[in-house]
Amino acid sequence: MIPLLHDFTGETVLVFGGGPVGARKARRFAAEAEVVVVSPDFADREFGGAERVRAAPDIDAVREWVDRADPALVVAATDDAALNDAAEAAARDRGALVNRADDHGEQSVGNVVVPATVRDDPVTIAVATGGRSPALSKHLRERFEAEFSGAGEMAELTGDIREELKAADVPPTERRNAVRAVVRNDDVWKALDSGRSKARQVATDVIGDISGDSS
Ligand SMILES: C[C@@]1(CC(=O)O)c2cc3[nH]c(cc4nc(cc5[nH]c(cc(n2)[C@H]1CCC(=O)O)[C@@](C)(CC(=O)O)[C@@H]5CCC(=O)O)C(CC(=O)O)=C4CCC(=O)O)c(CCC(=O)O)c3CC(=O)O
Ligand SMILES: NC(=O)C1=CN([C@@H]2O[C@H](COP(=O)(O)OP(=O)(O)OC[C@H]3O[C@@H](n4cnc5c(N)ncnc54)[C@H](O)[C@@H]3O)[C@@H](O)[C@H]2O)C=CC1
Repeated sequence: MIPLLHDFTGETVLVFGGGPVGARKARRFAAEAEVVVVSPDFADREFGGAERVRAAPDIDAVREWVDRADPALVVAATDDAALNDAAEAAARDRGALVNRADDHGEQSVGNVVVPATVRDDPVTIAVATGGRSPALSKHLRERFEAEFSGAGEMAELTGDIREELKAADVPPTERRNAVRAVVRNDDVWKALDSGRSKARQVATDVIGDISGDSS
C-alpha cells in the first residue's frame, strides 16, 4: 500500500456504525469533510461535530444511503460483517473510496486504510503497520508527536526562507543546501521554542556560515 494525501474539503464521508471506532473515524474526517454517521445507537464519545442519524439500515437500505449521500468515502464500522460487506459493495459501485474498520492485513484491493496521524500544520506524519499492529501505529504516533513538536513552525520558517532565496535569485543548488542545513540544525529547532523570529535569526546565521564556506 502506498500512502497518498487526499483533500476531503467539500466532500461527504458516510460512516456506518456509531461505536467507539465509528466515532474515532468521524472525528478524523470531520476536520475537513461533511461527515454523516448512520447507526441505531451512538457511543458516549465525541463525534467531531458529525451529523448523527439514528437508523438501523438493512443491506438494501445501506445501498440507498450510499446513493443518496454520494460520499467520497464510505467507512464500514459496524459490528456486523454482512452489513460492512454491503457498505463496501455499494461504495465500490458508486466509485467511492471505502475503509473497512473490521478488516486487517492489506484489506481488499482498492480499499483505503486510516493511518495514525500526527498533525502540526502544515506538517503531516502518517503511520501504518500493514494492519499488523494498530496499537503500534498509535504508540509511534504519540512518540512522534512528542519528538517533533515544532515541525509545523519549522515548515513555515523554511517555507519563508525558500521563497526569499528564490526571490533573490539564489541558484537552486545553493538554495537547497541552505534549506537542508537549516532543517538539520539542532540550534534552529531549539530556537523555535522561543518563537519564529528568534529561530529566523539562528537560521540566518546557519545560512551565512554555509554560504561563507562555499565562497
Ligand atoms: C486495518 C485498519 C483499518 C482501518 O481502520 O483503517 C485497522 C483495523 C483494526 N484495528 C483493530 C484494533 C485496534 N485499532 C486501534 C487503533 C487504531 N487503528 C487504526 C487503524 C487501523 N485499524 C487500520 C490499520 C492501520 C495500521 O496499519 O496500523 C488507527 C491507527 C487509525 C484510526 O483508526 O484512526 C488507530 C490509532 C489512532 C491513534 O490513536 O493515532 C487500537 C488501539 C487502541 O484502541 O488503543 C486497537 C486495539 C489494539 C490492537 O488490536 O492492535 C482491529 C481489531 C479489532 C478486534 O480485535 O475486534 C482491526 C481489525 C482487524 O485487525 O481485524
Ligand atoms: N479499525 C479499528 O481501529 C478498529 C476496528 N474494530 C472493528 O470495528 C468494529 C466496530 O468497532 P466498535 O466501534 O468498537 O464496535 P461496537 O460494537 O461498539 O459498535 C458497532 C456500532 O455499529 C452499530 N450498528 C449495528 N448495526 C448497524 C446497522 N445496521 N447500521 C449502522 N450501524 C449499525 C451498532 O449500533 C454500534 O453502534 C468492530 O466490529 C471491530 O471489528 C475494533 C477496534 C478498532
